[in-house]
Amino acid sequence: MIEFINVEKKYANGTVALQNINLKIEQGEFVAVIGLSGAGKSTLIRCINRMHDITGGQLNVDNVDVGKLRGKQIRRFRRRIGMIFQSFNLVTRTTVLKNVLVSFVPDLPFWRKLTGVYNRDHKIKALEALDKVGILDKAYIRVDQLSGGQQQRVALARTLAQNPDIILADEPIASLDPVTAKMVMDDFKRINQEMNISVIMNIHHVEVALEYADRIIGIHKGTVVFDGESAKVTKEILDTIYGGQVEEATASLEESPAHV
Ligand SMILES: Nc1ncnc2c1ncn2[C@@H]1O[C@H](COP(=O)(O)OP(=O)(O)OP(=O)(O)O)[C@@H](O)[C@H]1O
Repeated sequence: MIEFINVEKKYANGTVALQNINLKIEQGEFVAVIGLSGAGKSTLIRCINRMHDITGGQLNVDNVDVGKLRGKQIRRFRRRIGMIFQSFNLVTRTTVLKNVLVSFVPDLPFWRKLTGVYNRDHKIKALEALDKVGILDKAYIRVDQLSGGQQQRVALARTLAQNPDIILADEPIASLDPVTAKMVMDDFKRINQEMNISVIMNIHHVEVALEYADRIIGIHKGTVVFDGESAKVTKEILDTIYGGQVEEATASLEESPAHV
């Protein structure tokens, strides 16, 4: 379980990005975090794996006080939390399989890291992860020959190979066209349901969030203004989350750039 207790995040320049955040997210939930640009969505997600340090309150993940972790403990803790970015973060000039194998690097002895020699077990696990997101046939193809949607699936496979309990996704479909975005969202949903991996996703596409997530957390100016089932989100609630600019938020659905 992820638990925010009165969490505050103030950046070094004085910006208070989050305040009075109190949330409990159970294992296996699919949560979408929505809100205007600058509301604090990325900050909220990135505090969970300590990409950002909180400046007040307490954040627990499975009863571990994340703020108290140091050095090696942080690295070990992060192994359980996958992270997916809008920009895929892949090494594009090498194969899909090698990109997934990278997820095993922290487990390898030093000489193996240097030589990049992975054992049979690692390869099987990597291929299984590619199979789970439907791109096993692309294993030996260079990443720069894949479409945006396929690249995001490679990123997802790399995260899965890490065997995470939680996947944090920061705008994972922002650079994909609507059809490809749907395929990637279907992957997230399947992974969430079949593997009971918690998914916490920061997303600009309101309708996609409502369709796929079980729970919506609405952030406005650094505070939670809605937290509840997707099915209970009304136009009035969206108005509160988006400060009356909900049409602009939903209009962005039609504006997704074609990428594939
Ligand atoms: N490294 C930083 N230093 C200072 N201020 C920051 C930093 N990162 C974010 N902020 C500020 O914190 C607030 C929340 O930013 P955040 O990126 O979490 O919002 P967001 O809801 O994810 O926005 P977007 O949808 O545009 O990505 C904003 O006012 C932003 O300018």
